[in-house]
Amino acid sequence: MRQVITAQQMRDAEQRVFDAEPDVDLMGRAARAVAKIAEGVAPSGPVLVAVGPGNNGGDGLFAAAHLADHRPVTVWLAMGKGHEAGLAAARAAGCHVVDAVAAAAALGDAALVIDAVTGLGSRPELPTTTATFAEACEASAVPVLSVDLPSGLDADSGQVHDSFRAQHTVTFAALKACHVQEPAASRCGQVHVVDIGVPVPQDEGQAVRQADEADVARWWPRPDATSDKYSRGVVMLDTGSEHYQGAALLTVAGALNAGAGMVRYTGRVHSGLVLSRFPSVVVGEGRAQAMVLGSGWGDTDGAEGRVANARLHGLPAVVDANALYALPQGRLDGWLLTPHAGELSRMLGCSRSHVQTEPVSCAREVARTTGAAVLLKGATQYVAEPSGRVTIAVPGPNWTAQAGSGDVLAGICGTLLAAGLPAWRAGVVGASIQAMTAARNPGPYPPDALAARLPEVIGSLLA
Ligand SMILES: NC(=O)C1=CN([C@@H]2O[C@H](COP(=O)(O)OP(=O)(O)OC[C@H]3O[C@@H](n4cnc5c(N)ncnc54)[C@H](OP(=O)(O)O)[C@@H]3O)[C@@H](O)[C@H]2O)[C@@H](O)CC1
Ligand SMILES: Nc1ncnc2c1ncn2[C@@H]1O[C@H](COP(=O)(O)OP(=O)(O)O)[C@@H](O)[C@H]1O
Ligand SMILES: [K+]
Repeated sequence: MRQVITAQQMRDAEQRVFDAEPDVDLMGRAARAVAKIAEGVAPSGPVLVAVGPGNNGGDGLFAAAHLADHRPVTVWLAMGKGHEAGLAAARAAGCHVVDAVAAAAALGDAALVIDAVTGLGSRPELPTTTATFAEACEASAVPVLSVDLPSGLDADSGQVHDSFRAQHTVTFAALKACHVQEPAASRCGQVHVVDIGVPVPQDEGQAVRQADEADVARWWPRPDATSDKYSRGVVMLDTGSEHYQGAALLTVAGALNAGAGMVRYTGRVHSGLVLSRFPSVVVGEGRAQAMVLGSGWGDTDGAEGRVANARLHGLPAVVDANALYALPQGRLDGWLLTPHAGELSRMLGCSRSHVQTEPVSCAREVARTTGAAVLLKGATQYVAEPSGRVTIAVPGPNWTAQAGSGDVLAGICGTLLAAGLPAWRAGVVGASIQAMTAARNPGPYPPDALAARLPEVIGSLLA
């Protein structure tokens, strides 16, 4: 699990270090890390460093000084000025300081661009010369290494503005939102988090973290010698409708391929259809540990009653699609809601674009008011708990953006709930395993084909 902190948390943490040790050279440590990673990305050839007026530029200038020790380094002061001591060090080391026209020309020969224009202090709308240079870098084949974040992005947001597109980003102490939240995350390339001796703040209640594959392996429920089909977890699916029969099959595919002890089907799709594809399914209600509701219901009647029925069973439920609009009164402790941005915006009565701009606070709001965990689906998948803690799932390729992926995911999460995982963890692990399966099977696999690949991915993960 990796912590995601805000620019303000980083500045506060840095201040605490300075308070305790006024002479500490954090910029020196940051610059050495940048230079080291630059050597790894492009071991030889000229380096072009675009430098801004603040401390991000300072990191870039001291890194330039290190690199100029043994290779040609050109420095462009993108906003006409740069960190004083850093600029002196760069000049003393032999860096060639140039204007915008010469910088654009130097791009043609560069083995690497270091983007040190803006970092934590970055605000949207780069000056035109810098935006034009960033575009030229993107159009060229020259790799870009961004210091802290691709200049032009906002550290605390996943939104994209005019900015550099990096192949590598070096950041300090901990990840920031722009490194993990799409669409900004895609502009960061590979993110290297470097320890520069600034302890990361631990803010458990309101923390944002990102899960990794090791977390998924640790949390995945494994059967043992004492297991039977009931103890592994029975999941009851009320999914699909006459209009959306496939949703029944897709939720069953997700649940079975994630390793349910038993899948019961209680939805309105003809049982013969389900059994012809999945003969191990048991039709009708019975003993179960979790339910899945809503996938493929469409706007069929009786949604409130069907969700209330789950409440009567006293079972935790995965609530998807139209069932999200039929939630019963009262706290839904132990339940997992799985909206995409459009569904979450309808639940909140706000616009979809608001959810896309503020995904973390929107997911938190619904978790707080319902008592359920909320898995907000999309290119980045957020799981918010009623406490305010948010965990981002392991990311995957965008091929899973297709009809039916959400149905498979609801089934996977149902199996995990039935196996006894707390709702938030079922959401994180379910979303992560689907992304990991897509990553290990690149290409446009339809959701049922990807669901069929879950067992081999789970098997290799736990081997
Ligand atoms: N804090 C730490 O722990 C550590 C921090 N370190 C480093 O310091 C960096 C933060 O430095 P920072 O605070 O000086 O801000 P920085 O990102 O250089 O930008 C500020 C300048 O850019 C300007 N500017 C911004 N956007 C603009 C735009 N769109 N268009 C035009 N101008 C724009 C802005 O102008 P203003 O908004 O004031 O008008 C201001 O002049 C951090 O990312 C890391 O690299 C490490 O050395 C060690 C540990
Ligand atoms: N840009 C994206 N990249 C990767 N996966 C995505 C992206 N957008 C959506 N998804 C995935 O697609 C699914 C969307 O769910 P949903 O819209 O409910 O689908 P459906 O209802 O058709 O099954 C989720 O599983 C989510 O993980
Ligand atoms: K930068």
